[in-house]
Amino acid sequence: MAGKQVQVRFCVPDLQKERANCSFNKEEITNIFDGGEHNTETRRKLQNIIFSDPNLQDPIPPDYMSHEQRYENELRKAVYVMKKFMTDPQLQDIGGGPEAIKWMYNSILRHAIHKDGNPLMLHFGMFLGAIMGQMSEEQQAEWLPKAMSGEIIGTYTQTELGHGTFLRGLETTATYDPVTDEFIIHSPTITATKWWPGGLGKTSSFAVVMAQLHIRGQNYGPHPFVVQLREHVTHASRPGITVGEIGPRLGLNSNDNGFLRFDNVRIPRTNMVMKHSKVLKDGTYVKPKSAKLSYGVMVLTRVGICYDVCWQLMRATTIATRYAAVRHQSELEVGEAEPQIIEYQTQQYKVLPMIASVYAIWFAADTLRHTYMEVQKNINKGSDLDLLPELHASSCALKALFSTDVTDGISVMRLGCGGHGYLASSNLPRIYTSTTPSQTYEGENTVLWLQVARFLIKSFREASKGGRLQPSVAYFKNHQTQTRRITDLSNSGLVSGYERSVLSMLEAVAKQLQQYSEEGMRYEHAWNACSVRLVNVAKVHARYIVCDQFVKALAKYEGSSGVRQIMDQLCRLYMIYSVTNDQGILLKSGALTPDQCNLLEEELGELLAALRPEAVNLVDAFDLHDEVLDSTLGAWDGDVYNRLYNEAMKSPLNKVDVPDAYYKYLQPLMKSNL
Ligand SMILES: CCCCCCCC/C=C\CCCCCCCCCCCCCC(=O)SCCNC(=O)CCNC(=O)[C@H](O)C(C)(C)COP(=O)(O)OP(=O)(O)OC[C@H]1O[C@@H](n2cnc3c(N)ncnc32)[C@H](O)[C@@H]1OP(=O)(O)O
Ligand SMILES: Cc1cc2nc3c(=O)[nH]c(=O)nc-3n(C[C@H](O)[C@H](O)[C@H](O)COP(=O)(O)OP(=O)(O)OC[C@H]3O[C@@H](n4cnc5c(N)ncnc54)[C@H](O)[C@@H]3O)c2cc1C
Repeated sequence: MAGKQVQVRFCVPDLQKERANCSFNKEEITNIFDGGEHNTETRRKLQNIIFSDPNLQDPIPPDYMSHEQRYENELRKAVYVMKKFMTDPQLQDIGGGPEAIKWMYNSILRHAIHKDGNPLMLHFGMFLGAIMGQMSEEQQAEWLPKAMSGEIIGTYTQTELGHGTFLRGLETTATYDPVTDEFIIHSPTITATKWWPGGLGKTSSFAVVMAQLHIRGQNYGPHPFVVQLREHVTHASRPGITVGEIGPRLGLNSNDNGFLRFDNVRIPRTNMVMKHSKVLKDGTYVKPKSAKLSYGVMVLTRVGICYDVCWQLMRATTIATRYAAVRHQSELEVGEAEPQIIEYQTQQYKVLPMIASVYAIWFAADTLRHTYMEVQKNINKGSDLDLLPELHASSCALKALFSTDVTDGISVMRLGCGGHGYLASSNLPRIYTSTTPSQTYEGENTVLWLQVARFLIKSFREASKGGRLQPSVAYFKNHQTQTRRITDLSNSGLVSGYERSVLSMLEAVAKQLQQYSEEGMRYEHAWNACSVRLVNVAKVHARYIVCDQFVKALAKYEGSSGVRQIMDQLCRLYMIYSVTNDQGILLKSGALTPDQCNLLEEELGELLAALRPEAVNLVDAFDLHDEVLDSTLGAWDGDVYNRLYNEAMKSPLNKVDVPDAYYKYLQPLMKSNL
């Protein structure tokens, strides 16, 4: 390789062996997840700059910091990165590239620098998202430069003590006063207290506040308003504002999630966020094209969460797979050397389907992102909003499916690392606690499934009338007259099996809804009485979308045959893993027979064996820097035992041989027993 320096990196012999024979071009896969070769190069340059900067190191492991120290340490790094990004010429040159770079940059910061939450996360995610997506052009001109420069820091405050899911039940009011041309923002009850928003407790000086819009005694429903919470320079909370932090959580404890109350706080009328709805000076309300457009920031964040959890799964699978290749335990044959635990089929069944899931999630998230962008383009052009229900249903479905799959997957990865997976230094506990809240925030998953079901039932009825169908349910048309049984077990056959099962489930639940209605039950109660079945069908439809898009993404893939082949195997594994997990459903709907299920289970075993030698190379291809993994078990070199030992040495309890607590408590007890 003339002119190119090949860097030789140390890794343990087990990993050397795994890496010696790779059947595909790893770099090509890395490029898929970065969105192209150029992006990979840029990400690596960014990583080199960020990870070699001493200002971004933690003075001690955050696990040994107090609550206040963690917050301060994270805020210090977040502000440093923000300034560095704006001023460092090196970063200016690299940054601002294609979208994918911003995504990767997000992931570097979110996963490597801000290990347990970032007080500026909501500023960059939802506050800026609200400015860019929900404000008129004049408003953007006023607010965007201030927010981008850090002159103001904001968050998104919607959830209240009393209501998170049911937005129409929010109690905070924004009452228009035409005399002063102002809104009065007020929390009338304790349950109206805003509760949860990230960065609200101590960091944000402004917030987008969702409040019920009242004009001349009429309630126009929840709308967003920008409210100043803290004074410039002193940062003291402003008159009429009570704000603070809500206390320790399961995870993400460096982010100051907060509470907020308003006592008749006046803001200018022009602080209403007015891209879609407006209030004129005389109090006239100008309706938006759709009342749901004010929920747009949530939709955007749901798309973001699909990618976010995918990165979390990449991290967890990398850690568990490398560990499975260096860990030796038990015997396959009596008296033989202990094998790598990845030789056990059950261990392969833990890691390989999760590696395949990373691809499945990525391709489906990408399609969702494109739908989002198309809808956004239409909104900006002022054209129709035909695709809005599709976007809402798909973003709810995929956010709910992926946040659940990934949370469960991370848990399996932790179990796959045995006891060491329970250690903080494996990083699996923190990856888990950073991921599991995604099942709750941005729409609690059960509630989102019910939104998907609502869309499915409507579409099912539309299909039976021969009406127009949105793209994700276009398949409803095909199956009105088809039998349920599939005859071929190819990928497209299995996708069709899912389609048929969804339709069979919908048919049954629609019948039950109808029957309850005929018996005199009100529709809402009939809906509630069928809601377990409704959630189930929504889940199967979501799985159908993901399988279908995995197959379609591969059909379009134009890379090398080696990568194509490995991705085909991963796609097949994902399909069979999904179908065998859902076999009760597919059998019940008549899409599959028991014999077909047996054939698929046999093929599953063969696929695990075929993919086993590629496992380490597959996770290497995610190209996650050791700083991003932050794990004793998952580092590139596989030097697990030295790393575990060295991390244990950092425990403050190990600073002295005998701790003070011994003299205070144990010694008196032990002496008295002498
Ligand atoms: C350019 C590239 C784009 C890429 C995108 C990337 C963006 C990156 C952005 C951010 C980066 C983030 C990176 C990820 C980081 C992850 C960390 C995140 C940090 C944590 C953030 C957490 C923040 C929060 O939690 S904020 C609070 C969120 N709260 C909720 O989600 C509340 C959930 N509740 C609801 O959504 C609703 O209340 C509801 C939908 C459950 C019910 O609403 P409703 O009562 O008003 O409605 P109905 O049930 O009566 O239905 C009426 C009708 O409306 C339709 N509908 C409802 N919602 C929508 C919608 N959003 N859009 C369109 N249509 C909607 C519904 O389907 C019904 O329709 P019908 O036709 O059937 O009548
Ligand atoms: C880490 C974290 C960060 C957050 N950040 C923010 C933020 O920045 N800004 C913000 O505004 N909010 C934020 N939230 C709040 C979050 O959006 C809400 O917690 C979430 O929307 C769920 O609402 P809830 O807590 O009221 O749950 P609830 O709605 O009370 O849910 C409780 C249970 O009731 C069930 N339930 C509720 N309604 C229905 C229904 N219609 N049908 C069937 N079952 C139902 C749910 O399924 C669930 O099992 C955050 C939350 C967390 C955990």
